[in-house]
Amino acid sequence: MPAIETGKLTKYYGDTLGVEDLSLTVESGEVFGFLGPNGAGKTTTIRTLLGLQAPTSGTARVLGHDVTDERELIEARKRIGYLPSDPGFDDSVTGRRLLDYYASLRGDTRSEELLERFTPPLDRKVGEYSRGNRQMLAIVLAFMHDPDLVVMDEPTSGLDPLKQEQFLAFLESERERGKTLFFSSHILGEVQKVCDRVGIVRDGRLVELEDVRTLLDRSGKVVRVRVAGTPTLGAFDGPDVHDLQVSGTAESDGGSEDTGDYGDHDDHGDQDGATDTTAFSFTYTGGFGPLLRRLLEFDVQDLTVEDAPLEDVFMRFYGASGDAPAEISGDASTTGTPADATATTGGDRTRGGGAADTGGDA
Ligand SMILES: Nc1ncnc2c1ncn2[C@@H]1O[C@H](COP(=O)(O)OP(=O)(O)OP(=O)(O)O)[C@@H](O)[C@H]1O
Repeated sequence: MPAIETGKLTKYYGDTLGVEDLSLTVESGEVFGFLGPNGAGKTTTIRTLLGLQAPTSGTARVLGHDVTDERELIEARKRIGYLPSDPGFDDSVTGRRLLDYYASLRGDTRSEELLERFTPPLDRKVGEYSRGNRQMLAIVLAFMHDPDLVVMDEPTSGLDPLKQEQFLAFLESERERGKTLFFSSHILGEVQKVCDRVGIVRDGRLVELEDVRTLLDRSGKVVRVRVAGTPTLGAFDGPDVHDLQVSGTAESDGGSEDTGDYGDHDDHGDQDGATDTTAFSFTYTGGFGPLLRRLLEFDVQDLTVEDAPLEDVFMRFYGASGDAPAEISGDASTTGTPADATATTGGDRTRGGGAADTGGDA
């Protein structure tokens, strides 16, 4: 039985679209990341899934229970934890009072252990809490009854980087315990780290549903290579090469001098033992064989090949340049390669600047 199953789930607030025709299944034991820009419909989906607001149309079942059926919902909630984006606590009571209250409602099998990891000042009034302490208290409250499914709305917001890391490590350990975790996020690094699959919403619609590994494969590899000599850009250009850039020339000692049959070559090696080298970077979306054959044509001094940042994929879905969702969807589902999508981004974004561009990496 899936942990979460929605069918054409739609929620309008009057005339305002919250989310429309959202159909997705999250399997039991899965860690699912739910991503999208501001106002995309993430909170709407989460609140509807938890029965906190009624859908306009469509269906939603959580742990097998229909969320529009009050009695079923009561059953489901015993096994669900919820971490809201902005926990609306009664500010006049202490953290400990809240803890006791939640324990009386749903039970408490592990708050002690959780409080060793997450350390809100329990004896102070919640109204005096910092944002991070509020979030830590909310984490403890969401997990203390050891639910099978935990739904979290931007759970790391407000946490400092160290606590974010601890929280992500905690999610990993929860996954190992077989829990199902569904969380919304803007932070691509954390999604890449802990999620099995991601759904991306935009303008109230699901525009992508994919496992993280496939997304990374589709986004290609970033190749950074330094070769002896000064070949031109054309030396690396090709249909599977995107965002090709010369990222610098330098002199190095004792490189091979025998590199002179390609590109513009300006070899000082014979005179002073140093050889000009040129560094190129590009995103590569073809097979490894052709790449290796191409590289063998050069005297390679240094080489790194790594996954392209997820940021690049997400920028396409987030549509910073106003791409139409349908077009994006078509790219993704019909070609299964990043080639055409990367081509649409052109060469105007510098590799390595992606994380800073999106503010995405924690
Ligand atoms: N209670 C509400 N009344 C009216 N419109 C709402 C309400 N809640 C959300 N919306 C609208 O629904 C759309 C989706 O909002 P939602 O809060 O679900 O987005 P989100 O993806 O969670 O955004 P963020 O990342 O900023 O939290 C937005 O246009 C928002 O203005």
